[in-house]
Amino acid sequence: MADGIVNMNEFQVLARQALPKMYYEFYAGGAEDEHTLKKNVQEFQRIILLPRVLVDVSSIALSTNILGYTISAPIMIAPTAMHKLAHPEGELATARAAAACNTIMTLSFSASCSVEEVAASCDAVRFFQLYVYRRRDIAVNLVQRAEKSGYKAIVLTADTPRLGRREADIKNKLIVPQLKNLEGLMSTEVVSDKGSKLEAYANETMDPSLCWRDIAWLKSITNLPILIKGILTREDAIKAMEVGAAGIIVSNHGARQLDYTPATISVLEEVVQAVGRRVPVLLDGGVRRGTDVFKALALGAQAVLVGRPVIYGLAAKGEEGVRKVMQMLKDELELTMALAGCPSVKDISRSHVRTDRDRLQSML
Ligand SMILES: Cc1cc2nc3c(=O)[nH]c(=O)nc-3n(C[C@H](O)[C@H](O)[C@H](O)COP(=O)(O)O)c2cc1C
Ligand SMILES: CCCCCCC(=O)C(=O)O
Repeated sequence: MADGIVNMNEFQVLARQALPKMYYEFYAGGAEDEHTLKKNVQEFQRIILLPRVLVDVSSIALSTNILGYTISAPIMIAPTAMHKLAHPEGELATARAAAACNTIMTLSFSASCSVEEVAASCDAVRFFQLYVYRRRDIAVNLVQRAEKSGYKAIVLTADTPRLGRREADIKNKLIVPQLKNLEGLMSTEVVSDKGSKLEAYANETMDPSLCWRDIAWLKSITNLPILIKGILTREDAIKAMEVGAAGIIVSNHGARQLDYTPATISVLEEVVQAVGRRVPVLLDGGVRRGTDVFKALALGAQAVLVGRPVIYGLAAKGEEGVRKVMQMLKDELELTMALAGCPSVKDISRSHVRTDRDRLQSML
């Protein structure tokens, strides 16, 4: 690569150099001991690939279809808050990169650009991620604005009745700029000078009573399909289908909420089996390599989403950095598929990977 960057991890180093400590640690950090943060990456590394040889791989097809939208590869952009802390162009740069890469961008509720600004800036397929506040009128307002602005799905984040305890943010007294989507609806200014202002703000506003029954309410205010993000168990996957979710995102919020939850890749198969192909299952958390994408697909995910890699690309080089991060993951996936004997994403199967559970079962 022209600028000498050869993998995603090198973007993290550049991001660290580019950003003030408070912002870098907000983006990179996880909850409490950061046990799950490490596990999200390490559990991918424990999965072994089982390639097939003498397969015609002269042409590799990466494209796939998510909820009826064809994208160039099964790698989407996860919702992450406040991109203007990483780069002055914020989510507008990210959205342009998503369009250039022909992938789906999920815009965060807590973005630093509004749903309308992002919609006007590019023609990428966009999903809108929703937090539900005690003030339900805010959800109604945002969902309706997203629908009107051409977003194609609502991603309801279900793992945040309160904010996880992120100790770096507490020490740094993390600030909260005015969240653009809430301008004119609610001030996001926090007066307290103790600890993380984001934590204080989130805990004042999030509705901790949100529960499965409320999905009926959410469906009553939108015609868009609803994906539920933050599922980690078979039980919750079944409940999500019972309430009519159009898709499930296996996620532990990038290990920023409850520490000691499982690495997402380690529970993916359980969720996929419970869902039984009725709705798409997506995964995020710790995806840093094309081989990780391949492993997630082999265990039944229809696509993955990436959070921090996009922010690191954005912080390092703006729109170009996000494009490069996405392109590197695609190139790595393409090479992995060629070397594993899979000419298309449909050819990636369970028999192309060996997990710890497989090893244990083979010993019984
Ligand atoms: C800095 C940061 C901000 C995030 N903001 C949001 C958010 O606003 N809404 C949300 O649902 N998830 C949010 N997430 C979680 C991501 O959507 C995603 O689950 C996670 O980043 C995936 O893990 P990865 O960063 O290892 O790829 C955030 C994650 C990070 C790192
Ligand atoms: C709506 C205020 C809370 C934003 C939390 C952003 C987030 O999900 C994360 O930092 O993680």
